[in-house]
Amino acid sequence: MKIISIPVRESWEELFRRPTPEIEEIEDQIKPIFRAVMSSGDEAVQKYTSRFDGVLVDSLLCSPQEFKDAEKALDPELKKAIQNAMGNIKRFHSAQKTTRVEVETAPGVLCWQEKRPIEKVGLYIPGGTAPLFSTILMLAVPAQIAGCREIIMCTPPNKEGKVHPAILYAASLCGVDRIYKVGGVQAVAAMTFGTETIPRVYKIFGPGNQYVTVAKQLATQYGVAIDMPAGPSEVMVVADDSAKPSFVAADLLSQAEHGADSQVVLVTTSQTFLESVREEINMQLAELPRKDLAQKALSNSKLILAESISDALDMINFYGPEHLILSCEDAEVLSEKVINAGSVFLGNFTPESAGDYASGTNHTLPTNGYARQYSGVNLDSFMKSITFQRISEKGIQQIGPTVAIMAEAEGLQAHKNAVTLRLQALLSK
Ligand SMILES: NC(=O)c1ccc[n+]([C@@H]2O[C@H](COP(=O)([O-])OP(=O)(O)OC[C@H]3O[C@@H](n4cnc5c(N)ncnc54)[C@H](O)[C@@H]3O)[C@@H](O)[C@H]2O)c1
Ligand SMILES: N[C@H](CO)Cc1c[nH]c[nH+]1
Ligand SMILES: [Zn+2]
Repeated sequence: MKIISIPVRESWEELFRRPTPEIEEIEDQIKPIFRAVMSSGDEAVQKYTSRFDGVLVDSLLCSPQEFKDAEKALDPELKKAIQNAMGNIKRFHSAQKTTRVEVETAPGVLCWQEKRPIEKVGLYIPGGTAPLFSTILMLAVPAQIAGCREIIMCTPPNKEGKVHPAILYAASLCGVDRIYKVGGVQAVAAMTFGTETIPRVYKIFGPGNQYVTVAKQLATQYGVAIDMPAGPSEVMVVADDSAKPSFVAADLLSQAEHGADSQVVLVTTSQTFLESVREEINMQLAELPRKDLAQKALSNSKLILAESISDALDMINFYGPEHLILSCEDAEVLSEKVINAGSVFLGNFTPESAGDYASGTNHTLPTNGYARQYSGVNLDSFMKSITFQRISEKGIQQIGPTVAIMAEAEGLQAHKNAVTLRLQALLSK
């Protein structure tokens, strides 16, 4: 991990560059997959599954028997943990329901807004390097609360052409029974165009590696909406001497172990603390089963000594981390000034892992600086707002002249007529 001491602002652009390749580079690799799935459907899906996942599956759709087997195979303790996590996620996302907004903007002019679920949604569950069954809870729970009518799921098959039992169990717990054994770009393309087996959806959700993330962005060119670019995981920790080096090192490693293209950053105002975290990282890293992946991620990562906490805050808002941990005095005060971050964790006993699994917040979050303009997944991600209005006779007399004058000024006579004809009708009553 590189140590950077008091970096000057002119160097921040370079300092906080993510390790992801240029989007055009990946697009060139994935466009042929999109074209093939668009024209050859399931056949292309199978071909790319064989190429990238090294397996041919008998049936793309998981069978009821596979769900039953998973239910039997899964450790009861894990089942209980999944249920507990689901309860908290349900509680937090149910509380996000908003009531209808209704305003009489002028006498007789009533406007209101109501939400409706997106009817068909596709959930992507990553499975390349680990079967992320926790992501099912993060996506299927709010989709169910929102009332989405058709919820399908895609996830890469393992080397035996199977889906991990915890994925099947979590899905059935959330009421999702259509899981397709397909991952990566081919899964995103299949949900974009539809194939003989996999239905086309209106919006695709879920995190994934850089191929999945760019594929989702490409899907938007074909009329499909996406939640946001949720690519390789990141965490920024801002800590002072009140933090515990071993906790901070574990938090940094927790996101580094996701994959070689993850990025983790520590910003601290204390040189001694920085050194202690570095030592802890080396100690804890040696014990990790995924140390190779974590080590690669650490080579993209930084330990930064900041001149002041105010500089650290500027770094947060410049970088826009997916996850931000504030392990410092006055974390609450600092958090109020955070503008760009996906999800914020305050205090020494709030590990980011808690949000990944079970505290209740959503772990599907914007990466690569997209926290500047996107929110993480929440209940609203599965809904659309529709506005309504009813204008009374009194109301049209109130706003009619305003509309007529503006329409005339835009040179749109028919717009003006739609109002003036009604005003005349009222006058001749
Ligand atoms: N931002 C978030 O909210 C969030 C949440 C969870 C996980 N993540 C991230 O999700 C990612 C999961 O990645 P993963 O790889 O384990 O699983 P994945 O399911 O995203 O990707 C695996 C698929 O990638 C495809 N693939 C592999 N090499 C390819 C190539 N050269 N060309 C085209 N396609 C290729 C394969 O089809 C494979 O099925 C990690 O980077 C993790 O950090 C992000
Ligand atoms: N940290 C990931 C989001 O970037 C989510 C996750 C799933 N499992 C463990 N972690
Ligand atoms: Zn994680």
